[in-house]
Amino acid sequence: MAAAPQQSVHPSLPSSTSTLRLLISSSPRRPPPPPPRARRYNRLAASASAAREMPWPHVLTVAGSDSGGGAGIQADIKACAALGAYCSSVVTAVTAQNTAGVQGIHVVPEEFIREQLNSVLSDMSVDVVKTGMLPSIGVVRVLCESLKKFPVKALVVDPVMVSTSGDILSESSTLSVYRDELFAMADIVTPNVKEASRLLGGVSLRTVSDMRNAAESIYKFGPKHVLVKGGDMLESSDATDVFFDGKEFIELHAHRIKTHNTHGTGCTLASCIASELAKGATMLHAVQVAKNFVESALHHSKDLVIGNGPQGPFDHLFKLKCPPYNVGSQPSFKPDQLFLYAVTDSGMNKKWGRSIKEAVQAAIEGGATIVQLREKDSETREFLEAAKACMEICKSSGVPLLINDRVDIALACNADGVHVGQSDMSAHEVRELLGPGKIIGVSCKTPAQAQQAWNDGADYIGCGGVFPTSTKANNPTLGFDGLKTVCLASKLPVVAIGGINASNAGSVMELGLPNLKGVAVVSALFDRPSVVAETRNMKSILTNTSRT
Ligand SMILES: Nc1ncnc2c1ncn2[C@@H]1O[C@H](COP(=O)(O)OP(=O)(O)O)[C@@H](O)[C@H]1O
Ligand SMILES: Cc1ncc(COP(=O)(O)O)c(N)n1
Ligand SMILES: [Mg+2]
Repeated sequence: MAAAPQQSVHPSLPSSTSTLRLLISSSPRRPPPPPPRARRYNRLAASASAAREMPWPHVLTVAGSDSGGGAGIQADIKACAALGAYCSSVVTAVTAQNTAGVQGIHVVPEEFIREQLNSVLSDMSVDVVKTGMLPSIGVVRVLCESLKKFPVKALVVDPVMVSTSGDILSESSTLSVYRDELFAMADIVTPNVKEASRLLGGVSLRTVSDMRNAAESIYKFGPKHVLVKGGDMLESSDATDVFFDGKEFIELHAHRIKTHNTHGTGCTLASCIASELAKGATMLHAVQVAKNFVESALHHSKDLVIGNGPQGPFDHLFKLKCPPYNVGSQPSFKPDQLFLYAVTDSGMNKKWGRSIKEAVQAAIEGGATIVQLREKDSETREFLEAAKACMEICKSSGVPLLINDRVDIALACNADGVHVGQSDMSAHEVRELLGPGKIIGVSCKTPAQAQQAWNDGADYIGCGGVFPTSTKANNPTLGFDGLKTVCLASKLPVVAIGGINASNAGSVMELGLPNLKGVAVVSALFDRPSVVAETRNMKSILTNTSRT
């Protein structure tokens, strides 16, 4: 356990700050002329800005330094940089810290924290202030005063109190000023479960329902939003956070990444929220982007090793290492998107003289909620071009686009996911390649296959053929009984497939299986003269069945 925070100055620094000021003020006032290269860049920049103003979202972090580089100011700067925001910093404390824990803390004198705040806020246009380690009551008060003097668009308060390693980062006396003064100014407060418990006088938080109650109680201290983070609920297989805006509770789920590299997740999450708010996002969207970012960063860093302690840092700039297509930032998969799943077929498109793009366009116009390109005999280059064109259509209408089997095509066109069969690459391997932000579906005929799909990290399963079908050779028909058996055994949402058309789709949905979210259709949409009309008809059948 680290010593209680102490205020001190390193002995090698000049004994009084006035000596240091003297040193600074005796240096030449006039800046040296810029070197020729810099001048050239300035000219270019000046002519560019005349044509187009480039806003740079600006986050000011008021937090402690982590010598190990994983949390605190260092995490904040990296997180903001990764999301394209500028990050200025007011250092409240310097910690001697590594992957084993916190070995020492020097608190920066309050007056000097005030001076740093003044320097930044009086000169630069800060959009959002994000707070981390505020070691004492005095520091919290200095911050509140500066914020009243220099108001900003939003305030994100991460009430850092104890590090994950168990070291005290803020005196317990700060609890009262947090609650009574800072929270009322905050747009969002982001305690982890331990911090939420301390803020509420030690209540125990074990379940998501406890987290909801805690969010509601903390909301009463005055922030506009509360996010209670569940990263430390280690027994849960999901990393679930609870968001509360005063009216509604929203549970945010992520896969719990199996890794020791979680040092700095809280600092990073709050800085990502601040960056998105600085860009103009709504609070819920900012929180969703931030959560996806942490999940992706942990996924990409799960096997990295740095230091010998139990809690390593992770790579905020993982995107620099992976090709742009490997990075998922879209909100995660929603099972209801399986409702009307259109699966294209190259043979049928040829027969009716349509391009893949025209077929997809028509299915979306008719109301398809997700599209899969199943092009078994297209040339790779031609298929990729078509897939890119389809991606544009799907993106603009908010409909996810999946690619059947071809992970390479999905990566190259940044598709939303991949659907694999039992003889294709395993969902586990596909997940390794695509990362956590993408959708993965697996065709399953048996409970064992459905279980394997869950183990492999798939998002949904396709189950069939429910009826006899001509689009797949040697495909045994499962019938309603087979579909029921698989649905009941599956932990994942299911879409039914195989011979489904306008006359039998209703009966499939009427089975009333809770995780059967929709039907996947090939011939009944695409082996017809009008794809739009058939899709529209199918949509109204499904909508009417699910209403009854
Ligand atoms: N192993 C993990 N896998 C996925 N997300 C995680 C994991 N650990 C933490 N998170 C997420 O990181 C964010 C920070 O949460 P948490 O670690 O609880 O905060 P703190 O770092 O303040 O203790 C939350 O969104 C949480 O759900
Ligand atoms: C300077 C500083 N600020 C914040 C944290 C909390 O980070 P975490 O809870 O992820 O260990 C930390 N360890 N050090
Ligand atoms: Mg953490």
